[in-house]
Amino acid sequence: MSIEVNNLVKNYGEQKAVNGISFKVNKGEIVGFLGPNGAGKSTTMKMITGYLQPSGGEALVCNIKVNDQSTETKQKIGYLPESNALYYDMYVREYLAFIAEVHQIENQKSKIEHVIEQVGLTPEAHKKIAQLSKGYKQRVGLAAALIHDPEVLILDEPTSGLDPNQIVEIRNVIKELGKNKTVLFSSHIMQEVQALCERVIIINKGNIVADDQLSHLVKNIHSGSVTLEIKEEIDESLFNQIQNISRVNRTTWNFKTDNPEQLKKQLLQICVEKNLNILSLTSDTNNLEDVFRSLTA
Ligand SMILES: Nc1ncnc2c1ncn2[C@@H]1O[C@H](COP(=O)(O)OP(=O)(O)OP(=O)(O)O)[C@@H](O)[C@H]1O
Repeated sequence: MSIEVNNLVKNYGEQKAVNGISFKVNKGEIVGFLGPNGAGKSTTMKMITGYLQPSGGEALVCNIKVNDQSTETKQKIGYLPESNALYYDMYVREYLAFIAEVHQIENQKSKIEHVIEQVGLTPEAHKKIAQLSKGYKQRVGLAAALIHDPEVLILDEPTSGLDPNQIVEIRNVIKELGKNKTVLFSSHIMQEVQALCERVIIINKGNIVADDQLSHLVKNIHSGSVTLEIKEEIDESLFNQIQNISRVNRTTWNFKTDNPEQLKKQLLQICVEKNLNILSLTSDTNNLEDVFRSLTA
């Protein structure tokens, strides 16, 4: 198991920022860690990377307990914190050499060139960090997280604050990295998770509210409801083949369904067969944001 979190708790004074959460990430998975602002994403990631001591529970990386043997787990983890703190006065290669030295890496020169290439930093690699755009600063952060060739990458909102082009490019870099590494990345954008991974863990107010394959959540996305308004007052038994019906008023009916379009056809057929006058027949389909909102409201 690449990442294992067991009943992890973090209290800041009276506030429970992380409320006893558990999840696992398998080797080679890219998993999105999703939640609204203040949900506890960064706090959880800091505990997994050993930068913050849990108030309870434990985190394991590559089957090693993080809080007991932080140095050992730090070799296994590449971490891009939310506030990607860089030394702005340093040149890109100078900074990466400094990070490589911290990790006591051998063959530093070739490793630095390799990560520069890996994150698409080559055209800007001759500059001082202060001169780089936000997207390229983020690439420096990614390169620094990668230089010791960790098995696990923990990326805290890696595309936050970037323009749409840079977002797509950084996502592509992450996708590429995910081919050889386990990646846990945080975001508060459902579409971001959809673009990058198959599995999503959603956290809200310190609790996990979903841990599922995206395809299962997407199934819910296509569900929704159909509303039928007819002139005549009829009995519910007319719809006896259909489930999840609620009567809105005397002549209006609402149906929850996995397939609104199919149900509309079925209702149309019933109404035609029974000579009923349809005043309106409308459907609402949930979208990704609805699913996220329903889980985190
Ligand atoms: N050092 C701290 N001291 C006190 N409270 C903190 C501290 N760090 C975080 N918190 C609180 O813990 C809760 C979780 O914060 P955290 O930063 O983990 O959320 P997040 O999901 O990463 O949010 P965002 O998407 O805004 O970055 C928040 O209510 C936050 O105010």
